[in-house]
Amino acid sequence: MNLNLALQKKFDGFEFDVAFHTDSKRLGIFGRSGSGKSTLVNLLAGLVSPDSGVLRFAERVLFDSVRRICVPPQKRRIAVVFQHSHLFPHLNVEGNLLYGYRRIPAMDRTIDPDELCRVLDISHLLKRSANDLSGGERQRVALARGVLANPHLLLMDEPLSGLDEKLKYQIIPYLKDVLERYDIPLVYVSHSMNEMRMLVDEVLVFEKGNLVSQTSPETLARLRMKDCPLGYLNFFALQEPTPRDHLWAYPWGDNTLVLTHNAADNEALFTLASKDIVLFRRHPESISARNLLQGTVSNLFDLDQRVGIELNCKGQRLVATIVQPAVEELGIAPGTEIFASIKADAFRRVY
Ligand SMILES: Nc1ncnc2c1ncn2[C@@H]1O[C@H](COP(=O)(O)OP(=O)(O)OP(=O)(O)O)[C@@H](O)[C@H]1O
Repeated sequence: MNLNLALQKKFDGFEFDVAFHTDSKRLGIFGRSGSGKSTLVNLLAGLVSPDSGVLRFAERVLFDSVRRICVPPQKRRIAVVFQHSHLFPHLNVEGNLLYGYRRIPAMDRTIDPDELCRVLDISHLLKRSANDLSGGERQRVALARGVLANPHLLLMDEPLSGLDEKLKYQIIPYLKDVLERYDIPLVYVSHSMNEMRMLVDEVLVFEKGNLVSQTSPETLARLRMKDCPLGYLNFFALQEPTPRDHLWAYPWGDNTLVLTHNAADNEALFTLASKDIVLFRRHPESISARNLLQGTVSNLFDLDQRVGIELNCKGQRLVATIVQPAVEELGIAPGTEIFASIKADAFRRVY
């Protein structure tokens, strides 16, 4: 997205001082409460004025304290979707969508509202009052409203955190479709590691108003495995299952995974906790688990009392966690051939 930022802003008791450059199409902002994530969003959107610094997006200077440049929010072509989207309560969904759309210059109205509504699956809601929407529908309408303005950048500040798990993950595929179809770069603020891994290709980690790390979501997930009781979550995007002994077999690269879930409709995303994988040094004779994958250990990483074991299963990556004594007993080291057993019901469908 070619974003260059070096900005300072002081509030009473809080100092924001951040500098970075990114070319990522989808950038995540991660950090504890009060670390400055929303401040960054507000500075990017022009809703808060920096005390000093420079902000350049796609070669365009949006702010430069020395040159006294400060492009107002409405001229930045940056859309924001917040956690609590304020739709106009007196208008129906269509009225909400078209309110902003009609106010942008005709030459910028390049996104077809009907097509967008189909992508976001809100066409059937157009005549519905904005007050009669579920949380997930409301956020999809808010997203559509932002996208209809044909923004050069979409900012999303905790857009899913008010929703229950099911709704939350229902929205993610829609969001991904929209970003890809209309080629819109994204800055995405969230506390959720899973959302980061599903949505962004680079993450900035904030602490007390400062940038402390600029890394990939995968690296961040590994660093934070220690704090997570489930360990690391393996993600599997699977489709086209075939029935097998009352279960469902999915291709996973050159491997096959057998699951209890039938996701015949579309590509589905499943997670598997690293602690739910059992490792064997030799081929076990008979086991109840429906999956036995053969792999080679590519990496080991320390997690206090546990060890993360990264396996290469015919080109696919799988991370298991076991305790240190098991590593020694099994003689696990990089290059060790290993068998990983997984129960068919250990996979959880995300969407
Ligand atoms: N307009 C403001 N006036 C005074 N202080 C502010 C203002 N905006 C933010 N702050 C302070 O700046 C700090 C960072 O706030 P910010 O909202 O950016 O954090 P955050 O990382 O988004 O937190 P959360 O995850 O809880 O939303 C907080 O201490 C907040 O109280």
